[in-house]
Amino acid sequence: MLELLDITKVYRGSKRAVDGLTLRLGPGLLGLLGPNGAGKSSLLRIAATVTRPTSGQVRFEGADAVARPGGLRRALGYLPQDFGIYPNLNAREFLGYLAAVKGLSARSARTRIDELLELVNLTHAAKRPLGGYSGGMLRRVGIAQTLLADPRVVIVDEPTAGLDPEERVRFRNLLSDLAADRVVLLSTHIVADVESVAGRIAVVKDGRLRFAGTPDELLRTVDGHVWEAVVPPETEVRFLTTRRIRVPGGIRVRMLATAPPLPGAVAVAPDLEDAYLAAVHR
Ligand SMILES: Nc1ncnc2c1ncn2[C@@H]1O[C@H](COP(=O)(O)OP(=O)(O)OP(=O)(O)O)[C@@H](O)[C@H]1O
Repeated sequence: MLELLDITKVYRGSKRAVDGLTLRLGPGLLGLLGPNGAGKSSLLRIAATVTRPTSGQVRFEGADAVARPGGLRRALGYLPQDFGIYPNLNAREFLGYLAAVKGLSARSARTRIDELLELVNLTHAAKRPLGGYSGGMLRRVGIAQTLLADPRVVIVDEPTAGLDPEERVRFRNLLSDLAADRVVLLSTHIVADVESVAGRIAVVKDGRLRFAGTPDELLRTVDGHVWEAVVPPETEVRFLTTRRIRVPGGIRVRMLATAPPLPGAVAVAPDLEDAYLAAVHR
């Protein structure tokens, strides 16, 4: 439905932010995971038709969305990382303004805005100016605006930044519901954000795709390669360490290695964090 084909983005005077990346998205949630600077935001801006790729194609329902972005834009709800607001407007006014820009009639906008404020748990604060909102509340306004026109494609860039743990869970559930019959593309550097909700995961680093597949397939890439051992605190571990926990008698380190990395190391079941770190550092 939405295809990103061999996308490259080179900013003026800089390296390749995105380097020959291909992703095909159908209904469901694709979690785009990568460290800071991996090129996630650049790719999402291209998918949202805000930036043109240096080369490569964006196709939506078979049509060229770089040359003719209208079809994709009408179907799209996009939450950029640097989502801006008008501090003097309250949530209802702000969403009303955006709904008018999107061409919604005043009456359907009113109903939709009520539903969305409820959905993102802001009904109680709807009449307060946005300038007085917390970061998490603003994020929720951002999420509400992506859903104004009932989009078929939802693209959200690090949407859980600034949300507290309860809001994160709520938001994960919301996206998971939306993904039942929509294309949802979510970028994050937090594995837990996509762990239970993504049908597919793509890992990017230095603008390149390191992995694409289901969470189970990602897990299987490190099957039998995760080890734990308790070592004295000053021990230098030369293997990729995915966790260090202080325990009585030293530090329990969790390591990635194809064979037992230290005497006494025991093989443990991998989790998605191990598999993600392996994909990034491979
Ligand atoms: N407008 C721009 N002009 C020049 N370089 C840019 C621009 N936007 C991004 N970059 C560079 O491109 C690379 C990828 O950045 P991008 O923001 O796409 O990564 P990211 O994975 O979203 O990282 P983060 O999570 O930190 O936002 C970085 O080296 C960044 O400095």
